[in-house]
Amino acid sequence: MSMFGGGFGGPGGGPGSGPIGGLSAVGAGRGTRRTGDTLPFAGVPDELAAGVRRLEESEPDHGQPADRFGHRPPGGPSLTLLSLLNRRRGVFLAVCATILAETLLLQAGPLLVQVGIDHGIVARDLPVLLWSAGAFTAAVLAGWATTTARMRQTGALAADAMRDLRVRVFAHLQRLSMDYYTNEKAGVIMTRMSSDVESLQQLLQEGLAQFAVQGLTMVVVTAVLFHYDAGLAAITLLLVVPALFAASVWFRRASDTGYARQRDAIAAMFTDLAESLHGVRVVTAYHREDRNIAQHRTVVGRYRDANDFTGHISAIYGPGTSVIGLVGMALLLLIGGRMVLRGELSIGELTAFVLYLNAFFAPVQQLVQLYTNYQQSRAAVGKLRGLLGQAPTVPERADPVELPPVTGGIVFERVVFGYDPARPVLRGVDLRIEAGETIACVGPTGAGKSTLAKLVTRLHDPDSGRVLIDGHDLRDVSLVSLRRQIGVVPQEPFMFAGSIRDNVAFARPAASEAEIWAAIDAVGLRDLVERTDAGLDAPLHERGQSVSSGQRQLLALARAFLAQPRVVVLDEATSNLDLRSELRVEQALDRLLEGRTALLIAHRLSTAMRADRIVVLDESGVVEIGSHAELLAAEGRYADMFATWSRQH
Ligand SMILES: Nc1ncnc2c1ncn2[C@@H]1O[C@H](COP(=O)(O)OP(=O)(O)OP(=O)(O)O)[C@@H](O)[C@H]1O
Repeated sequence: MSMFGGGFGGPGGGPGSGPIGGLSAVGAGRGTRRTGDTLPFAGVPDELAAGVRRLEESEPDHGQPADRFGHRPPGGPSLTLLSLLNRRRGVFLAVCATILAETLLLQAGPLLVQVGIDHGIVARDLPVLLWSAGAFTAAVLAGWATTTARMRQTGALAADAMRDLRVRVFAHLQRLSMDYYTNEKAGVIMTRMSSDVESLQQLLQEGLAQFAVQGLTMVVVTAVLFHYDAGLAAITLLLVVPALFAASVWFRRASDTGYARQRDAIAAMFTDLAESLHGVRVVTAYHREDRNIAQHRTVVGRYRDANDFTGHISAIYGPGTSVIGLVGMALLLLIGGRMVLRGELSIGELTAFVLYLNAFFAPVQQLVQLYTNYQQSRAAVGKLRGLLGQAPTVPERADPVELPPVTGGIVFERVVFGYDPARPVLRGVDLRIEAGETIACVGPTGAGKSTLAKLVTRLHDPDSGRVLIDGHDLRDVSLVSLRRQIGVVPQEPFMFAGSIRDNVAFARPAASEAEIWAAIDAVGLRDLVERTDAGLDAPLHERGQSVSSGQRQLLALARAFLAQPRVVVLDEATSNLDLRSELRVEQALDRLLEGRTALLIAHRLSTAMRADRIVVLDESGVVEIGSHAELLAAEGRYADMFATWSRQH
């Protein structure tokens, strides 16, 4: 329970900025810029301690993060409904006991009515009547108290289980490799985390407990009916149970179909929504609004049809079972009434029979509805289990080598790779990048340049051949020790909703104020940061939309600069920058690459020219390699590209 630890994206201090960092960041937000020379934290003064304690106590308890994130999926039982409950066995057993008490208390009513009528009213015994009325009231109140206690227990149980499940799924999503995200739609993943998890939450919170209460009620009611009069009980059950059973079987089948349709429709709706949100700029630019709305109307229409269908079958089933129950009650009145007239049954017992019959029906209706929830949850658990069971395609070895600080020599050894192994993009690439060397990779679009960069950070593994860093096969080293030493500037830099500080210090949250400013200065963005009152705490909106694409590139460079990596992999943006920004990026690059090994995927030959060596890649692999001067002298592919480029500039 930490009250100050401002997480990423928060309005105040950066991640890990600690107590005072968080507090002074709030101050900075009001205009008092931080200097980096803050006083050492001397603890909370005594006179403020009580207030701090009170504040901390009022913080919601979200549990401690279980353990550190690991790239290897943790072992343990696979996800089942039972495994979700089993982790809190104590609470689970307490809930079971409460459910038993709740059911007995709820079903005490008709029994007490019978006692009141037969032994109080008919026998004209006022104390018994008062006693049974009092006991009825006490049973109702006690029933209310146990139901409240049980609901609180199951609520907390479900909330805890769902929090753990959500975190577990989220951690696994972070563990999965890039191909998962290429193949799976974001909308479908959202559905897993929203409606699938919610149906489970519903089941754990109320569903299972209701299932138990209703099931138990049916058992108790049947036992009491047989206790009163076995013959009448048998007739009553024979009259209503077969009809009820047939109706329930029909409803179950129909609702299985209905809810499967509903689930698919929800996933389709999320997928369409996510795509439209991500592509909102393109949609607006190409006037696709009308067609998009039409498409969304179709998708939402399917969801509506599915809802309509489930509503329709519920409308038949719900009132239908009530009719069966009420007809059963009328028959019971007739048969039981005749028994009363013949003196075989007391009037109180007949009343209890009628009341219990009612109590028998409500559970059946509930159980069928709950069965639907149970089916949904089982499907959700199956899907979530499938997701959690997906192994990363770029796995970490069981005993990975901790990569020591590298000098940065990178070797591609007969590397073959294709996103679809049947259609290789890289067909036997051999390349040696010396430590401290800057290599630029140029070639036609789609040749596999970015793919080469992705292999260095081990976003994918080669289908055959090896990628080595300082002689270590990337497959042997721990992913953390590898990625910590590689700075990546992707083609389309991603900024998170949060402050400039958070975004620049992304790879090194503990970086000091002075270090962040040094990185900002290295890319020449001081004027951008100083333009706002909030300084480093100025917000960048989602995906960095509030800054220009050139500024995003510079911020991404600052982020890499601050990470102080040994190796830099830079996938140059294809978008054209204005001359001033281009110059800034080039100057920033010079500083970033100083003394580091670098692989530049160059889209501008002006960038390529600055490299120590240039690699020309095409569909057949590496076709030329050498310095700018050497390749010009060779008069090959690079010389042709350069001649074309020079004519345009
Ligand atoms: N995630 C992916 N799944 C499937 N195929 C992909 C994926 N990413 C890239 N490709 C394909 O692999 C090939 C190489 O892509 P890559 O991005 O490496 O090209 P590039 O040389 O960097 O191109 P550009 O200069 O346009 O950036 C292309 O044909 C592309 O269609």
